[in-house]
This record gives sequence, C-alpha cells and structure tokens, in this order.
Amino acid sequence: MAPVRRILLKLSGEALMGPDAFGYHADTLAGFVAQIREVTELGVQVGIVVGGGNLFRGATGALSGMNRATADSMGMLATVMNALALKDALVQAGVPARVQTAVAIAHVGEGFERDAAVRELEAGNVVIFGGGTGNPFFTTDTAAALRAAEIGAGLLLKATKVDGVYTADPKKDPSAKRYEALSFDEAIARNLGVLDTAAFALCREQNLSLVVFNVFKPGALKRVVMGEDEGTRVSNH
Ligand SMILES: Nc1ncnc2c1ncn2[C@@H]1O[C@H](COP(=O)(O)OP(=O)(O)O)[C@@H](O)[C@H]1O
Ligand SMILES: O=c1ccn([C@@H]2O[C@H](COP(=O)(O)OP(=O)(O)O)[C@@H](O)[C@H]2O)c(=O)[nH]1
Repeated sequence: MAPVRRILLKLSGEALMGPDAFGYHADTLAGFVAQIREVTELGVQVGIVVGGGNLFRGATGALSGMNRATADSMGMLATVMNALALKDALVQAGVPARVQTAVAIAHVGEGFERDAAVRELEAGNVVIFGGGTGNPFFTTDTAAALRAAEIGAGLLLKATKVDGVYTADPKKDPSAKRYEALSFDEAIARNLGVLDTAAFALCREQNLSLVVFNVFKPGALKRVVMGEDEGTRVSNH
C-alpha cells in the first residue's frame, strides 16, 4: 500500500519530556525525530502541531488564580518553544524543517500562512505549527484538526502515550477496552477524552480521518502512514 501523501501529526508537549517531569528529554526527542525522518524518506509531507504541556498549561495557571486568557497566552508561547526545540532536533538530524507561529513573534519563526506552509511541504520541508490556534480557550488538539483541514492533510495523527482510543481513560480505568476503529459520532456521544470535543467535531465536519497511536513504540508512525494495523482509527464511517 502507498503511504498517505500528506499528514498532520499532533505531538503532545508531555511526550517531549519522556521520563522526566518537565522540559525536554534528548533521547526521547531523538526517537521522535528518527520516526519523522523515516516517513519523510517515504515521500510523506509532514506538518506538525506541538503541544505545550511539558512547560505550561493555561488551565493550570488559571487554577492558581491567573487570568485564563493570560495563562493561555503563556501556554501558546510554551508551544512555540517546543516548536523551536523540535525544529532544532530535526535540522540537526538532517531533516529540513520550518516553524510557523499562530502568534506573531518577529525573528523567531514565520507567521502562519497556509499557502506558504503548503509550498514548504511540497518542497520537502517539515512544517511545525507553533502557538496553537492563536486563541485562548482552545487546545493544540483543535489546532491540529484546524491545520490538518487547512493544509489538506489526508490523515490527522495523534501521537500520544496510549496505543489508541479506549472505552474510558485507560490511565484511570484498568478495565477499559481499546477500539480498533470507531466513528466521530460515537467518540463524541461517549465523551471519549483522548481528544477534546471541539477537535473531534471539526474532524467530523471536515471528514478528516484520525489515527490515535503510541509514539513511544518504535516504527509506529511509519506503520500508521502505511495504513497498517496500528492504533485506533476514527472516521465518519
Ligand atoms: N477514551 C480514551 N482513550 C484513550 N486515552 C484517553 C481516553 N480518555 C482520556 N485519555 C487520556 O488521553 C491522553 C492522551 O492525550 P494527550 O493530549 O496526549 O495527553 P494530555 O491530555 O495529558 O496532554 C492519554 O494519555 C489518556 O490518559
Ligand atoms: O489554540 C490554543 C492552543 C493552546 N493554548 C494554550 O497552550 C497550552 C498548551 O497546549 P496543550 O494543553 O494543548 O498541550 P498538550 O496537552 O498537547 O501538551 C494550553 O493549555 C493552552 O493554555 C491556547 O491557549 N490556544
């Protein structure tokens, strides 16, 4: 089977910290870079939205009394830092990569521009979208669904710590069962927390297929883009 031509990969901020409690874990980052390189070598065009949970989350700031919109701006800046860290790791490994940010920061990265992003992807660059959607009260899951729709990705991939979508959060409910596949209608109706509802709804509306998979499993990203049995696929059928 031929690989998907263009993907949008959502990488959570927490994944970047590996076994650590904060920040970046170099070997973990190198493992992700190797997986990303493997799929670019297949000719797959890769857009990435990166989270910020390893550095800062708006909801956590709000819990300690901060204004939520201000805390979310800090969260968005955290995602820009992660985008830069990932870009650096990719470039050092010989994978050309660019950063586009939804929040304008002169000299740090280019501002988000859909046409330019598509041109970069077609030229063989990985494009990392930092800053989420650029708006408070949203998440990088929603940013990932949004950018996937904008760049015309054939598949949205949620790279995470669990190996798919379960009937309940497997971290909290050991009896939870993994789905091989399910529909967006079902994911929304059952309130499955692996992706936020706004992101699920956007995927459903735009008819975007999603695969949730464990990024800590070597070679998993390649198997997903090759259409092999890996993770859980969520789609409209
Ligand atoms: N139904 C579910 N199926 C799979 N994972 C779920 C489900 N509900 C909640 N989760 C949780 O969602 C997490 C994946 O989301 P992710 O964005 O990577 O983490 P976080 O939300 O902690 O940043 C998993 O680690 C898992 O604990
Ligand atoms: O469109 C967005 C995306 C992210 N954020 C902020 O950035 C933080 C980090 O993003 P997220 O929690 O999605 O990261 P992840 O869980 O994937 O590490 C969030 O908590 C929000 O505060 C935001 O305000 N708007």
